[in-house]
Amino acid sequence: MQDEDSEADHEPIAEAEIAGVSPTPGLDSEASRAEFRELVESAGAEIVGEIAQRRAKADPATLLGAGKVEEVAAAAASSNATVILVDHDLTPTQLRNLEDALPCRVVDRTQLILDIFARHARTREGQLQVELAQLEYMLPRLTGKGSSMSQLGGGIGTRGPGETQLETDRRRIQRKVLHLKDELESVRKVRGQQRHRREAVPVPTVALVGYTNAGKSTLFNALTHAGVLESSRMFATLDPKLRSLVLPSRRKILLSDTVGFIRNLPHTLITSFRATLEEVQKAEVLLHVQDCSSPTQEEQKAEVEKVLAELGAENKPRLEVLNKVDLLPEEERELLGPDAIAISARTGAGLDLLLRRIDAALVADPIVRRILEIPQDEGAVLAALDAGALIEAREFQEQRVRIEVSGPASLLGRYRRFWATPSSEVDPV
Ligand SMILES: Nc1nc2c(ncn2[C@@H]2O[C@H](COP(=O)(O)OP(=O)(O)OP(=O)(O)O)[C@@H](O)[C@H]2O)c(=O)[nH]1
Ligand SMILES: [Mg+2]
Repeated sequence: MQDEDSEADHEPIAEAEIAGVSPTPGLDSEASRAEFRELVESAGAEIVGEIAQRRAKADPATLLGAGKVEEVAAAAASSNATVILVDHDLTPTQLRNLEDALPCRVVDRTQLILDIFARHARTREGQLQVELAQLEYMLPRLTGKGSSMSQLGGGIGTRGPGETQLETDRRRIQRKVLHLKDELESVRKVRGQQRHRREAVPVPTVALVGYTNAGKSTLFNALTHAGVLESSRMFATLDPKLRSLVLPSRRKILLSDTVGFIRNLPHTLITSFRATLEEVQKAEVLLHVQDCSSPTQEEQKAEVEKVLAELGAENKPRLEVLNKVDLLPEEERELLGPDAIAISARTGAGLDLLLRRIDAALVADPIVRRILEIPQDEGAVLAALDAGALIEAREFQEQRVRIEVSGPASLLGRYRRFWATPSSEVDPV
């Protein structure tokens, strides 16, 4: 476990109010509200009250019904709430109308998620992406009240600028958007070059995907000893992390830890998290990490599958990894069946099986062992083999290095010209 308070540099929001509306179909309202509470807490807010509404149809002007808006206004006033969080997306008009009718700032689901993302982005690219998504989200929603781009807690209750000021703001933001896009482009160019260098050495990548909080980072750390942030807060991970890892067959792979998914993930964010998506799209195998102790495991699974389909990654080889089995009672654990990859990233249970299953999922490129004789001046070849295979013995001769290597057939095949043994003697591992 990592330090959960490492975000302490951000001001917590003193008081907040939730107005929940009709639950997502397929998810019961209690589960849906529990998840929203987690999101709110992940944003650092304290909940002082909750109001739910079930309506056949959303009011186009205010989302909530008129009576409900009054009820929220009264509750917010009596509890001194500083912000009202709505578990739904609001159109620009709805946001404006609600802010007019309510005594404090109103924040919808997308904006809340954007705020959490803003707190957690660590790389330059991640920060630029979130800022861009925030500005683009905000632009059509600029109103007088507290619509600063600052954090959730900023500008609360402050009366905003007048119309002229708004126009100036709008233009300023548009310029900023262009500027951010430029900057992102150059950051991405650098990352593209890095990726290119990485791809010159064919090490297969395996990407962790899954719902937020499923335990991807905990598993990543357990497998690679990387020490990335694990946290009970949602969306603790935003920027993709890559680490190499050696499987039981001695094949080296790169494991990537990425952003978690959530139902109704704002679309602006799906497209803006390009670095993450690229990891998923380029991966050879996906590990779908699921929290099997969660009462909403099935819904979460369906949501992840939906996002994978949107990324065009639904047909990639995928291992279903059932995490947090330590939280399941024995009899439920048995129900998972003998073929399930049931693990606990926390206790380490099942990780050996998982590694073997990853190995087996990479059959397209089996591991073989060979002897190669490489001229000493072919440093690049030696480096490529060192990075992508295991050099088990190394013997320096006059002008050459004689090495015994076990590695993916594709990699060794590229250096056929240095093979010291005829191919019929290939010794599969
Ligand atoms: N009991 C138990 N808890 C776990 C296990 N794996 C992860 N957790 C806990 O679940 C919470 C979320 O873990 P993370 O690894 O940060 O989850 P994540 O999937 O990376 O989440 P995001 O980065 O937010 O998408 C943390 O509090 C972990 O300690 C497990 O096997 N058993
Ligand atoms: Mg994580």
